[in-house]
Amino acid sequence: HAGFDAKVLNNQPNNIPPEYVWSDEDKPSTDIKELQVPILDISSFLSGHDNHVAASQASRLVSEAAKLHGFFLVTNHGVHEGILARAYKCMDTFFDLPASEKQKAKRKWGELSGYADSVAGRFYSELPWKETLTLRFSAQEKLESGTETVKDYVSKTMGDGNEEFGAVFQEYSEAMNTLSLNIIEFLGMSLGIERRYMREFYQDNDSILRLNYYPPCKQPNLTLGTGPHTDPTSITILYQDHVGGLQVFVENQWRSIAPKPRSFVVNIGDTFMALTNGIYKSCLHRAVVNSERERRSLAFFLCPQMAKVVKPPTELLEVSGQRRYPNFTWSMFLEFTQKHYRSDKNTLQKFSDWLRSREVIDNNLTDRVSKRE
Ligand SMILES: C=C1C[C@]23C[C@@]1(O)CC[C@H]2[C@]1(C)CCC[C@@](C)(C(=O)O)[C@H]1[C@@H]3C(=O)O
Ligand SMILES: O=C(O)CCC(=O)C(=O)O
Ligand SMILES: [Fe+2]
Repeated sequence: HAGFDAKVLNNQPNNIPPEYVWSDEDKPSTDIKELQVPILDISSFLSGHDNHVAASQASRLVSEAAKLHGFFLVTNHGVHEGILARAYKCMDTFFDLPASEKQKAKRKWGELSGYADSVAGRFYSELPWKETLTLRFSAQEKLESGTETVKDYVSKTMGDGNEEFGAVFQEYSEAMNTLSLNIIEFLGMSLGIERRYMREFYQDNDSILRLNYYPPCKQPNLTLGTGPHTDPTSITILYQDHVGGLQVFVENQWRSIAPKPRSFVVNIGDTFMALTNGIYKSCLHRAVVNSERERRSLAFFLCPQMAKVVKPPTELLEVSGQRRYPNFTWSMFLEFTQKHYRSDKNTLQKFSDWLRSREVIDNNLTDRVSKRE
């Protein structure tokens, strides 16, 4: 296929291709209100300098938001502006490359890493108006052997002349790793569990950095940059540029989250919702596009080690009642999103059903085998 080239599509005389047109229910609405989300000044909290009232006030506000829609902002995060500026510069250089160059890093079916245009060959209708580059970051490999998975992947798939690109996104991922472990520690404390529990659960994480590039679209009200979904991952740290476009579905209506320079948007994902037995919510969100300006966002998805079993700690079971989700490993859930199901608003429920159906099949198989013996 010719691949997705928004410049070509925007210059066609008539409408954008039908496969990019979303259902009337999902089309963006023009009258949309902003959602005010709490702002967490994470450094003063972690350094313990501020008094406990401020910390508990921040903790209460964030905890309320996490129980309602799972979105909040983080400021004073310790990520230097320089690395953000270099990341955006490298992102723009990459997405400005000719399609033939970008296709060198093309994502393989069933895998997550690599370049994907919206015609990623996975879906054939309601396509997102975006191009993405996804890079795997392993904190465990960095900790245990100093391996720089982002840098190595870039030099392996994008070849020479991309040293700066690999170095920038290796450094950016490491900054995101540090910040996400600080945030997850804060969330653990706001849930009243032992302070180190969450940091230790995610210390050896196997996470995902995704670069989202949304070209302008001449009919922005017919399509979406990223469709309605909950993130299957644990927590997402998103930097959105000044253009804006992120929307969250709260109390039955779409609300916008306005860009705030030098702050990150953080949201809870499905895996962390399961880990907290549903106390903190993973919520529906999407990204809209516009006809004038390109929009770029950087999303870091914190994920546990592949084989680690996701089940709530006992302290949380006491306060949240019976189990809401079966035990699962992140690798199974990730495989589900990459090979069996397009993440949308029901991913975790569909995954739970799929798991149970597999258990039934496995049990039948073992029964039949044991009967034969
Ligand atoms: C584990 C993941 C799958 C998606 C990337 C992510 O790292 C977290 C968000 C997921 C996604 C963005 C949700 C909307 C649908 C999707 C297909 C997309 O628009 O890219 C999802 C990603 C995926 O590649 O499956
Ligand atoms: O680009 C955005 O604002 C949101 C992207 C997103 O939700 C995602 O990549 O999971
Ligand atoms: Fe998302």
